[in-house]
Amino acid sequence: KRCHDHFNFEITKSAKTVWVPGPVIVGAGPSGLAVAACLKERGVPSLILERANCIASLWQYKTYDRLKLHLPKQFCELPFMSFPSDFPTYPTKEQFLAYLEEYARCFGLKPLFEKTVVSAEFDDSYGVWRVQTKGLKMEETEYVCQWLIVATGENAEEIVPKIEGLNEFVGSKIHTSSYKSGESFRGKNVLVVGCGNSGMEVCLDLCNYNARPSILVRDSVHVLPQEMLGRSTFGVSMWLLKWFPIWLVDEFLLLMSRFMLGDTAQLGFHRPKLGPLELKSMSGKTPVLDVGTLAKIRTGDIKVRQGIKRLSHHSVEFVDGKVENFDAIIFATGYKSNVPSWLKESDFFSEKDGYPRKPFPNGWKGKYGLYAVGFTKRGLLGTSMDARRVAEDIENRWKTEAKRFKAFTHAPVPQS
Ligand SMILES: Cc1cc2nc3c(=O)[nH]c(=O)nc-3n(C[C@H](O)[C@H](O)[C@H](O)COP(=O)(O)OP(=O)(O)OC[C@H]3O[C@@H](n4cnc5c(N)ncnc54)[C@H](O)[C@@H]3O)c2cc1C
Ligand SMILES: NC(=O)C1=CN([C@@H]2O[C@H](COP(=O)(O)OP(=O)(O)OC[C@H]3O[C@@H](n4cnc5c(N)ncnc54)[C@H](OP(=O)(O)O)[C@@H]3O)[C@@H](O)[C@H]2O)C=CC1
Ligand SMILES: O=C(O)C(=O)Cc1c[nH]c2ccccc12
Repeated sequence: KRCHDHFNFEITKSAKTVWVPGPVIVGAGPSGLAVAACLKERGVPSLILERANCIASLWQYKTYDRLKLHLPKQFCELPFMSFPSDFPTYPTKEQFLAYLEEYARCFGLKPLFEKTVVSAEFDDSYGVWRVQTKGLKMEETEYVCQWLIVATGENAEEIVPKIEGLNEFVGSKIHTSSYKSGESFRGKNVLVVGCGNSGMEVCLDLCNYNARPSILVRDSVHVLPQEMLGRSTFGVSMWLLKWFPIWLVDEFLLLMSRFMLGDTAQLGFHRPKLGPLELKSMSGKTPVLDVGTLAKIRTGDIKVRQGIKRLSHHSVEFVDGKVENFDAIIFATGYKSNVPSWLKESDFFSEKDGYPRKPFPNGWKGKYGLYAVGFTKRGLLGTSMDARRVAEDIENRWKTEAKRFKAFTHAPVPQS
């Protein structure tokens, strides 16, 4: 019960160094919370370090108002706690946050907030990880531990592409992580760059506030209906995968999508050669689950554009030579991991993209007590799988260590 009582951690505390008996977890998003809860269930105390001032900062601060889970709630729950039965199939962002708050409360998880991990390195000579943090007033602390769990997520930093003339464009430029609603875009011409789930949904939201959005599609993309046959497309896919090979399930999804959405290529969304599930599994590229955007494209409320050549003062020149005026550009160009910026290790984590090098389902365990949770490109379902595996693995080592410690402390003191 007192696993998260901070006094317990500070066994030896010099001015700036804190010895942590259990694992240190970096990040208090769903992944950090899930692994801390799994560890706690196994009697292993842990310490969560979080750069923001709250849990699940991605969901609290970097998501738009109308956001709901895209997958049904049973595919998004964390270990040991279901969503309340009175929550809808697709909980709202507020409901998801309430669930996470309750999760943290129930397992007594008390992360240390406003602690940005700026460096973590394995110290060979002592066999420990040295984790350096900076606080709000740049105060530095070093946490020393045997196990380091990286849970900083796939969405740690925004990606904004370098486009010729970007600095010349005088209209507002934001990333979807700062977009809340279409309220401030009423009556404006807005270019949304990127057609993942964020870009597609932001366009729909802009329409609902009487803005005039155009969406930029630079490549191929799979758009699927959110539901088919009265069930979620994701649920149907998971069920079919129990019996059929992935290519056959993909064929079924494409057939159903064609029937329900028509030929998306005619609207400007050409489909990739690989099927939606095979592509997701091989590259991590998530299919767009349509929540009404295609209908607005069909009516002409949302325009589709193909590639930007350059930006200037008020306008955008597209690759086909056309020039249009825009009041604002919203970058729906996704996110990246920030692990290479602070973790001094490149065996397990790739320096190139900040993901574990080993593909799913083996990317959760590195060497010397290093672990990863939430880098599976499989959303919250992947998070839960990682969290359970990591906790099981650490419990075994924790018990062995505890026995050694007990034997050591109970050994008779040699008499001289
Ligand atoms: C708009 C949006 C909607 C989504 N919807 C779904 C969905 O419906 N279903 C689904 O399964 N997935 C969804 N996802 C995927 C998303 O990745 C997961 O929902 C979930 O947030 C992942 O949790 P996480 O803890 O791994 O990462 P995050 O939620 O990003 O949490 C990581 C935490 O680490 C902290 N952190 C980062 N760097 C440091 C550092 N150096 N030091 C200290 N702390 C640090 C961050 O502040 C953050 O709080 C969505 C993603 C987005 C962007
Ligand atoms: N309700 C929900 O559940 C929601 C879930 N999400 C999830 O959040 C995560 C992040 O989604 P999202 O923010 O959409 O990011 P994504 O990474 O999924 O999509 C980014 C998009 O931007 C495009 N892009 C990137 N760079 C450029 C460029 N220079 N020019 C033009 N286009 C570019 C990409 O195209 P390309 O493919 O060619 O690289 C892609 O279409 C995903 O996992 C998504 O599923 C997001 C919103 C809602
Ligand atoms: O939102 C994400 O990125 C996810 O990984 C969850 C998800 C949304 N749609 C999907 C389709 C196939 C596999 C996972 C997802």
